[in-house]
Amino acid sequence: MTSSTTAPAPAWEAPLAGAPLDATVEIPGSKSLTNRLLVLAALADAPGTLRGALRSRDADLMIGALRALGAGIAEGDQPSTLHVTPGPVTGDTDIDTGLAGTVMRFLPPFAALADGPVRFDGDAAARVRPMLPVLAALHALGVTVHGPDGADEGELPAHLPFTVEGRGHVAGGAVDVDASQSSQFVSGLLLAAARFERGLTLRHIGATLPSLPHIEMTVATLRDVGVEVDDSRDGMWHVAPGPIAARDVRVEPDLSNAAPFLAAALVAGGTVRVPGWPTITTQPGAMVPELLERMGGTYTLADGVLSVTGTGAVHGIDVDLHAGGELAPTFAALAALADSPSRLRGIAHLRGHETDRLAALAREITRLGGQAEETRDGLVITPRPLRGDVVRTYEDHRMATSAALLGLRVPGVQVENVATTGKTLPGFTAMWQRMLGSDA
Ligand SMILES: O=C(O)C1=C[C@@H](OP(=O)(O)O)[C@@H](O)[C@H](O)C1
Ligand SMILES: C=C(OP(=O)(O)O)C(=O)O
Repeated sequence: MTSSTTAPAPAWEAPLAGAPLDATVEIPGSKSLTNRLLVLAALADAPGTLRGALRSRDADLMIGALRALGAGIAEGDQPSTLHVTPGPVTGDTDIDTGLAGTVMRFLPPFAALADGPVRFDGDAAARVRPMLPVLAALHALGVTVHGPDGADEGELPAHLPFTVEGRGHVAGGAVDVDASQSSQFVSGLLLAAARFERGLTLRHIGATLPSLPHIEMTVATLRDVGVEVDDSRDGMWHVAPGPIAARDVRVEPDLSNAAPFLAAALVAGGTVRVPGWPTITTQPGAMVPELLERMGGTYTLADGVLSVTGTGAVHGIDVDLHAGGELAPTFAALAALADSPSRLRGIAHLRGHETDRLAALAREITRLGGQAEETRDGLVITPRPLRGDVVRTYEDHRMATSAALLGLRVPGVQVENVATTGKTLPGFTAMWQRMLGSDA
């Protein structure tokens, strides 16, 4: 830990939209795909390459962690090209997870394959994110996991920091996991499971399961590298043991990061285009065009370019976002600018995201004069005239991008710590200004 007397950077003044938009926005690679493909490349049986990979805090934390665990990762002719050389999984190392759910949840099962202890820690805000289900699953599979002192035998850590005692091999077998707080518990276990001696049969035992597309993404990326996965029964997955093939693969753009830009077309009017939009994808951002259409926009997909057009009119929506909870901050901002009330449902698990997003969204929309109330599993947002103020972002990249969306229409919105967008989208403010036709 370092102490610093540096003054915080001044809040970023979110630009107002002066005119209808006419912009094409190139969106960098998907965080979720980049970090899965890096993990699988590091476990593969030969060197492989990612092209169009995301370079952001979360991706770079994954790169650093995989290097610490023995993989060679080198940049190619550009930073988004990454050559990955797998190696024996090495322990006696420290992993900085930052605030990245994909790092803190995907790597403990990987670390169980290491030849020594792997110590995990992250940001202060990461130390409250739920971890127990994935650690309990490892424990049930015979892996030793303990808190930082190693003292509390018998009591598994529920949060960072913790240590996974790698023994070089994991027997595997069957395990029950309550993934109602995060799909990442399932994905992390499945990603490493082909390297377990008996593979893995994982059964979800919770009442709800968020982010199913992200689990389907895990299954699809595993099958793409030759791993046999049976997902024919709801809430159950079987990964057969076997080799992981090396690939040369292009990463799709991050459709969830495209969401605030596309939503801007509804708020400001005009058209925003995103090239490289996949026709088939497991990314939950695939639902963005239809949701924007329900809120008053129109869209077309031609030659891989998604175009969203709006008039400035935004209608309220009643939507269950459990499959794509990471989209909620964008839709909450749209809802606050709409001409009728909205209800966002199915997203109780957002309380364990970068921050308690339900509380944060309700608080910040209210700060601007809006009306937003938390429900058991979401938000009810009733549009009111908004006024400018400093919007707090709570280390949450998507709080920052949703505040930018509000600022397109509300004069005087200032975004505290906008640099937090670097978690998945460094350069966000410049991209946003360019979308508005200004380089400032
Ligand atoms: O596996 C992934 O890449 C992700 C899964 C989701 O997590 P939760 O299931 O915890 O919402 C999503 O919100 C997160 O941004 C990325
Ligand atoms: C929930 C998110 O991130 P993480 O991968 O850290 O869980 C997100 O990006 O919206």
